[in-house]
Amino acid sequence: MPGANARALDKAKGLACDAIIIDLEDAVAPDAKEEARRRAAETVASHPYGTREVVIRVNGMDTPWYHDDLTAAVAAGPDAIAVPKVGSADQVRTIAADMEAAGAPADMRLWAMIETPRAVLDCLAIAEASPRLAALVMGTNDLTKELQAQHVPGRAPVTTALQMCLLAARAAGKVILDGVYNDVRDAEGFRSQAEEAYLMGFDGKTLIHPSQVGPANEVFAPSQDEVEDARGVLDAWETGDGSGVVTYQGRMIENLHVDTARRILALADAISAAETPRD
Ligand SMILES: CC(C)(COP(=O)(O)OP(=O)(O)OC[C@H]1O[C@@H](n2cnc3c(N)ncnc32)[C@H](O)[C@@H]1OP(=O)(O)O)[C@@H](O)C(=O)NCCC(=O)NCCSC(=O)C[C@H](O)C(=O)O
Ligand SMILES: [Mg+2]
Repeated sequence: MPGANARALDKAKGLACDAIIIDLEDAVAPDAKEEARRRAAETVASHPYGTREVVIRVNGMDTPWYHDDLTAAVAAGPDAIAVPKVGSADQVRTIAADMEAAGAPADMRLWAMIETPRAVLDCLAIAEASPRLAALVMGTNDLTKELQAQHVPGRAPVTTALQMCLLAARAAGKVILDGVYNDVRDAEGFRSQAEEAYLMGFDGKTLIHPSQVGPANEVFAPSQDEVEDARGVLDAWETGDGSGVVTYQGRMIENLHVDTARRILALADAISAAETPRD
């Protein structure tokens, strides 16, 4: 949400999202930058979002606001700082050093937005550049603009880029979040794009409006059927003959399927833990 939007900052206290990203970049007009920075820092420092992860998106490294944003953001103590338009591994190392110099504790993470052709092509190096870097976030609006492409259902113009970044994130063991869906009144289009991202393997989707939170949770959380299937797979494996392969409901189950079942059950457990009242 825009750092300058007091109503949205307040409303976010009641949203069932996993993370809150307070934006100082493109959602804030140049003459509101300083006010947004002050408001974001004050809000974060007062810890109003309970167990949700709190992230401040600063302005890009090539802007006059970057250093003051980063200093104020680090001092406010969010879980992570998101930096837009990260273009190279060297830039990631510079940002990590800037965070260090601003006094960031070791567990304050860095989220890098991937939203230029150069960043997509260098995504693995970016993902591996610093232990502070925890997540990649696709900036599909900027990427579409830079490619001189169009926003179309199914996102064919950016699918290669999305998949390259997913490969990089998985190879580097980092979280990766899909970009935003701009039409906040198009519930069907949103759901379809969220499902597409889920099927590709994204860990989640960045959102711009409260109406997108519920549908995103439904798409990315394991369904009851998936949870029951995962339990069945695990049970078949544990009661099997230890030969390395069993069948469950006619399907071949090997070690790798058991890993997937465990991941689904861990995710379901984490979601039910998060659903027990958030403050
Ligand atoms: C897109 C919006 C400008 C729409 O705003 P609006 O028309 O005011 O929405 P509603 O009237 O439907 O709002 C209903 C209520 O919900 C609150 N609200 C709206 N948005 C948010 C939000 N993001 N977080 C929390 N609460 C929100 C309103 O205050 C209303 O509350 P109430 O008064 O109680 O009724 C607007 O949604 C918006 O500004 N969204 C966020 C924009 C933003 O943050 N952009 C930056 C991220 S996008 C990005 O990163 C792109 C990337 O860089 C790329 O390249 O792709
Ligand atoms: Mg962008």
